[in-house]
Amino acid sequence: MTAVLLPWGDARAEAHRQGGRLAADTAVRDLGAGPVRLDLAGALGRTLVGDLLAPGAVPGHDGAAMDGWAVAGEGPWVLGAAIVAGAVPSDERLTPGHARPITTGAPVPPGTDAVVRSEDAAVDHAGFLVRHTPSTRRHVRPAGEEVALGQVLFAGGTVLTPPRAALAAASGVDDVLVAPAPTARVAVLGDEIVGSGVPRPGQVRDVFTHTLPAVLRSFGAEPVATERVSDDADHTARVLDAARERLVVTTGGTAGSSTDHVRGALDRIGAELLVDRVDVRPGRPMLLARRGATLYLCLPGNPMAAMVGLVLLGGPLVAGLLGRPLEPTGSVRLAVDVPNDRPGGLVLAYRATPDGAVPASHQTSAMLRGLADADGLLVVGSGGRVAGDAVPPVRLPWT
Ligand SMILES: Nc1nc2c(c(=O)[nH]1)N[C@H]1C(S)=C(S)[C@@H](COP(=O)(O)OP(=O)(O)OC[C@H]3O[C@@H](n4cnc5c(N)ncnc54)[C@H](O)[C@@H]3O)O[C@H]1N2
Ligand code: MOO
Repeated sequence: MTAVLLPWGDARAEAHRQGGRLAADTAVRDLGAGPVRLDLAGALGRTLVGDLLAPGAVPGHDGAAMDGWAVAGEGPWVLGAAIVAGAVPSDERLTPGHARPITTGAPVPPGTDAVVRSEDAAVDHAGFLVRHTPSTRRHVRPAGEEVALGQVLFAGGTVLTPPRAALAAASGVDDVLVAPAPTARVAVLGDEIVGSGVPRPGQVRDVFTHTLPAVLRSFGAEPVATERVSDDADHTARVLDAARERLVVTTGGTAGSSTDHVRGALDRIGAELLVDRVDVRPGRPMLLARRGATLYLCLPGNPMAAMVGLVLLGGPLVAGLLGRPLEPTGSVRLAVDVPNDRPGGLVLAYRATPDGAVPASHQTSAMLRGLADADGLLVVGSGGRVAGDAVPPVRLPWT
């Protein structure tokens, strides 16, 4: 069923849901687009499929947290042989009144009450270890303190960031199962669009071909092709029909003029319209459709409107395709009054200041300057909001 003029929050959730639905479809898995196993380095930035369990405890042994001496009982202590990091843990018990030099990370012998730091004790002239600075700390890291054997390290849907990959390695993980990067195609529509140089009057320089694939990549998709499409109904339908990617993003041609062919083309190829416009400005005419194993996100041609649409729906859609959760929006405080006397949400690029969010200048649907220096997007509901009000921000993927 087509959802018409969805509120922006619902539209985000719907895009995320549709991404997840497509990824879970067996028809998609049959295309060979199932999960892949990669080593930790290759899996950085990818999304885990299924929970990742700890194959080993972290730390794996009771170890010294400081360089110094493992001691048992009270000093002065009789000194034994040194233990260095990498030593195989020994069963030999440390008995009260005895100490062994030890380095950070090395396994403490059974019977150890504490590790005395090297700066807190010294060996006296008779060869005994004597503490000169009192301390109540044990300086021993117990086995499994951070991670227990078999514990869920990370739930499925988690992005493998460098610290997560580092923790996985600490636990003994070598490779992980990750979601395939959904393939994406970008189709830039419009006869007036030129690909290079300063456009002559009447023409418009293309702002999407060199930017949208990178944004899609930052969401976790794999852009495989970008093409230009003329304002022609047949050409538009042919391009949409031939696409075999998980996601097709189009720009332009979403409105109702004689040169706007996206709706007609979606209809002609038998795509199901899922979202028919979103109740925000800019970006209102955007569409979401599906045919088979392909989702179509059709963005308006106006530069800021398209970027807003890509951030609002494209990010959640790709997150859904990857099995990631929908990113929460949070809240940001307005530093100034922001009127909105029209129905629907007003999306604004803003600068973060110590006093709160301030809408950027130069931001109409057709402009880019406001967005170019923005710290994020925020949405002001119909009726407007006043300084001090909290409004939902949406993160920009490139900040
Ligand atoms: N009668 C109405 N007209 C319009 C409505 C409406 O409701 N009724 N909606 C307006 C809104 S809102 C938007 S947004 C635009 C959406 O238009 P389209 O998606 O059909 O986009 P185009 O007409 O193809 O282009 C609009 C504008 O953007 C420029 N453009 C397009 N592609 C690029 C590109 N690759 N690089 C740079 N600039 C691009 C294009 O030249 C136009 O100036 O419709 C309103 N009209
Ligand atoms: O949706 Mo349009 O972007 O308001 O100009």
